[in-house]
Amino acid sequence: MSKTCNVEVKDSTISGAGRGLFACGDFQPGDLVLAVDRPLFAELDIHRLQDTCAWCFQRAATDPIERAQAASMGLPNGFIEVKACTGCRRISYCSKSCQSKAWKREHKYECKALAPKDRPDLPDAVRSTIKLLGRMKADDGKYDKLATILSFRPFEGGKGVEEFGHRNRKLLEDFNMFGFAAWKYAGEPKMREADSQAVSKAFVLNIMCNKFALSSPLDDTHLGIGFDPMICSANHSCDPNVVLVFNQPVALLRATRPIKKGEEVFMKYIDVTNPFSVRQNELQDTYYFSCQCPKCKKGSSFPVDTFTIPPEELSSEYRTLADKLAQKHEAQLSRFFVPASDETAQQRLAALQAEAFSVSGTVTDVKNPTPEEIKATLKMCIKSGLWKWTRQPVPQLCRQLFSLYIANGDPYRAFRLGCKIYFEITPGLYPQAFYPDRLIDTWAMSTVVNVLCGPRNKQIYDELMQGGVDLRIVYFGFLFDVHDNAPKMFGLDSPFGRVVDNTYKQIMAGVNIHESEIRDKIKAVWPSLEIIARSVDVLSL
Ligand SMILES: C[S@@+](CC[C@H](N)C(=O)[O-])C[C@H]1O[C@@H](n2cnc3c(N)ncnc32)[C@H](O)[C@@H]1O
Repeated sequence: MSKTCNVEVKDSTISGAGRGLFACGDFQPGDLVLAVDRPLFAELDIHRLQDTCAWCFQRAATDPIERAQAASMGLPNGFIEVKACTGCRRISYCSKSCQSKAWKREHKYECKALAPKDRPDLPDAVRSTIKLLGRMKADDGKYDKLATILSFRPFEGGKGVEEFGHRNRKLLEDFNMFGFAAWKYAGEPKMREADSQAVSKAFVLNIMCNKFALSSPLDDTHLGIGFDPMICSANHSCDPNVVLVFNQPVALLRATRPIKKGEEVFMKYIDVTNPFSVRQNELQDTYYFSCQCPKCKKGSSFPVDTFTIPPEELSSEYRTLADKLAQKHEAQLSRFFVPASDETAQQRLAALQAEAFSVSGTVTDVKNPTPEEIKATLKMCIKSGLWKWTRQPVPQLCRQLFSLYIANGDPYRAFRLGCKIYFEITPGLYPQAFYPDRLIDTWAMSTVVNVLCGPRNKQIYDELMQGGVDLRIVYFGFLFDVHDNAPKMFGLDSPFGRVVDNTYKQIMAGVNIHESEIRDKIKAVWPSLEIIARSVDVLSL
């Protein structure tokens, strides 16, 4: 049993899940449950190698338009420059200081392996394993902190490999191949106390099964994967009580609900706003286990699973469509199973869900859908009468559409859709105003409104003003919302918090009325904004 002041590791309350993380004290929502200065390892996605510092994980906008936009808004990615290591030309850093820290700790073990020009970019699990082997060899192959990776499931000190292979033969062969490649690239290191090739294979297996996702809150970008023995001791629950925050490079677990001393601490490995069958399949596909959390034990009887009307009431138009889609998604139907009164109804629901989730990206049929494709899918969900706005994948589709409007330079559409998301969708999914997804969306809304306050959008600004909505006050509303709530999640000393705090300070330095007066004005304008949100017709935006 290992112990730090706030949490301890012992047998999980989920039968068959091995160890878990437990609270050693009471926590309130927003409390820090666990913090690590940097995960044991953190590895960038192949797509992020050229634009993100591999040590501090700050991303630089490399596209000139994105860079100019970011700089004009004072965002760090408009100013950060990353340069590739002159040795391998693959891994980038934003400063000499980051580069030298990375070199000492890990890059010296991979630089040569990555350097050959004709070598393709290596996958994240292979790169991290090369470095882990190097770090371990430097430590004379001792089973120290790095080797704790091997105590995790499914490897579990070697006990679990056979069982894993039994369930996933082909997958284990693939992981072993990656492990072998990493061992070769690492120069077949000799270790006094360990068979380094076997260790390499075990590292890959446990990295693939236990990694957590790293993302940047400022631009809502997926950065890569990480592993840390304390954080990864937390099991998954579809009704979690903490959330993982990556403050580049600090990693935190924050309570999202009250947690009592002795209670098990559960994080989420995947999006838990999805229905039961989607969650189960995603965990199986990406983490290779079947979720046994208390919520999943109760099956598909939660609001995230329910539809607005019973499937028997589906109109003939949507029955015909569902029957057509059942053919298109035949191979995927079982992933979208929802209980219904009869088999035909069940199949139709599964087919409509398969179509909707394929566009939202859960099934990768449609890559980078256009606004028109997203709207057509939203129309199917809403007009069929089955979905409400808070039932997935409708929220996810709305978020995708919102990002596309921003990327396509259409701030007015983004504003109206963003209002709907802010008032009608996200609070239903995440009740806490400080929840990361809400802060990220609200921050995006503040930047959208800031753009709308500019001279190029004067007509829109004037029209809204005539309707009683002063966009400058709305801007303060979103900015204050993020600034008030960021300390409970990211903290104002995080990369995200610093940008929010600097923006807040700069803006407040330029106004000559008292903050309380601005807050009164926000209170007065907010109901009108909510009316706008409730009248937005997303389908005809
Ligand atoms: C990051 S580790 C968590 C620590 C792990 N329990 C251990 O003892 O090594 C993830 C593994 O824990 C188990 N696990 C986590 N959450 C689970 C859940 N909700 N249901 C069943 N098993 C779970 C699975 O074996 C999974 O591969």
